[in-house]
Amino acid sequence: MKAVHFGAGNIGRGFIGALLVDAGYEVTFVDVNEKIIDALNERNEYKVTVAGERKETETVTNVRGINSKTNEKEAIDAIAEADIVTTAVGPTVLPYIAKTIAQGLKQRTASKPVNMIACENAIRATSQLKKDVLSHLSEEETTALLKDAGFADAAVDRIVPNVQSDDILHVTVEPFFEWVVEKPALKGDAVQLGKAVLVEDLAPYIERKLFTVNTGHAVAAYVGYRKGKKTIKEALADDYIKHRVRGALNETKAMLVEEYQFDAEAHEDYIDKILLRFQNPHLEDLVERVGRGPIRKLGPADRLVKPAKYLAEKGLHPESLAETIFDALHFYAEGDPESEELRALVDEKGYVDAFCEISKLEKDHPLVEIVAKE
Ligand SMILES: NC(=O)c1ccc[n+]([C@@H]2O[C@H](COP(=O)([O-])OP(=O)(O)OC[C@H]3O[C@@H](n4cnc5c(N)ncnc54)[C@H](O)[C@@H]3O)[C@@H](O)[C@H]2O)c1
Ligand SMILES: O=P(O)(O)OC[C@@H](O)[C@@H](O)[C@H](O)[C@H](O)CO
Repeated sequence: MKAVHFGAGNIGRGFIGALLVDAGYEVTFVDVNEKIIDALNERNEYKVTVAGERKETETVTNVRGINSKTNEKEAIDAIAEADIVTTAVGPTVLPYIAKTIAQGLKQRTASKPVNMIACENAIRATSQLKKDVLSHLSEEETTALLKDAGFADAAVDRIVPNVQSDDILHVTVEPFFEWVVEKPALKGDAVQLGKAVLVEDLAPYIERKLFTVNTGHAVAAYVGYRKGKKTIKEALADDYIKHRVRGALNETKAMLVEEYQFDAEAHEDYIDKILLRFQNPHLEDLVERVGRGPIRKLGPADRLVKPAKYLAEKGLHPESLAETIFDALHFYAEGDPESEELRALVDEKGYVDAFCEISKLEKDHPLVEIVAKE
């Protein structure tokens, strides 16, 4: 079986690529990072260290790479032969890889199923990718393709930090992992997804993950940044920041329990486990990594604004989320284009108008009023 995975970064190598190899695929990574692709092709394997009580290092074999910047044709050919195409490039990059995927799918000759799964931290990222891919195809091409091409939404959870290592391919991951894939959208009876969990409806899973793991992470990163913390672990060691994370997660819990009828006690356990994961003593996860992309993270459907907006529209006061939104408006990470953009926007318009522009909320929206008080 052949898999093509876009994005040979942290989660690509540390989770999805490794899981697909384990499930029996030959994995071709497509990336624009020349050094990573060259290293993959020199060695056809890489190491993943699982940072738990005991550090264990596994070797992932049966991998190769294609540089789509210099060799798009090879990427298109690989997609034409693939059984599965996955991505972990960041949600904002999906529109840029869609044309390559569309060309590869168009070039398919074998009548076997192919499935696309975007493994990004966003609500229904694969559906977004599907729209982007189909925008490059005619109506007839779309009809023909959708007969045996599935686009399944997914939620992906594993903390994979940036780790300094002499080996460019080596990744360090936390022991926990969860890949949840929406089954009805998959094409073919025997899609091999190894340790993935297949569900009928992804909505509760992706929202629970994004609005707990990623909301909690964002609070730790944005408050941590303002308090001069370097890592997430360091941020959580500060009682005030821990209290802020809990406060925000109590707010998102209110939304999740109401929307999806989650059992409140079970959700508390879920939160507790996540807080332990954030405090993993064996991981150095930088506040800069977790906070990067503040404009995406302040977007209308993302981890802070969506739950805060939901609660504010019900006449509630999501103070913890609103405080974090204000903290996020201060975030800056060297080399992160969205940090530069945010800084320029805040300088030009001030905090409130910058927030309205990013979150797409009107100035008289109740959430904007709560944030403005900050
Ligand atoms: N790291 C984590 O803990 C984690 C966990 C769950 C989900 N995610 C999600 O996975 C996605 C990737 O995150 P990451 O941490 O692996 O980031 P990363 O920066 O480590 O990796 C992204 C990779 O995508 C590549 N890329 C960028 N543009 C590309 C293009 N046009 N074509 C091909 N490749 C391109 C980059 O070169 C990089 O290697 C994000 O959506 C993130 O939210 C990350
Ligand atoms: O990947 P982002 O930028 O959307 O969010 C940063 C972190 O919260 C994220 O990467 C987590 O580590 C991950 O989602 C855990 O599953």
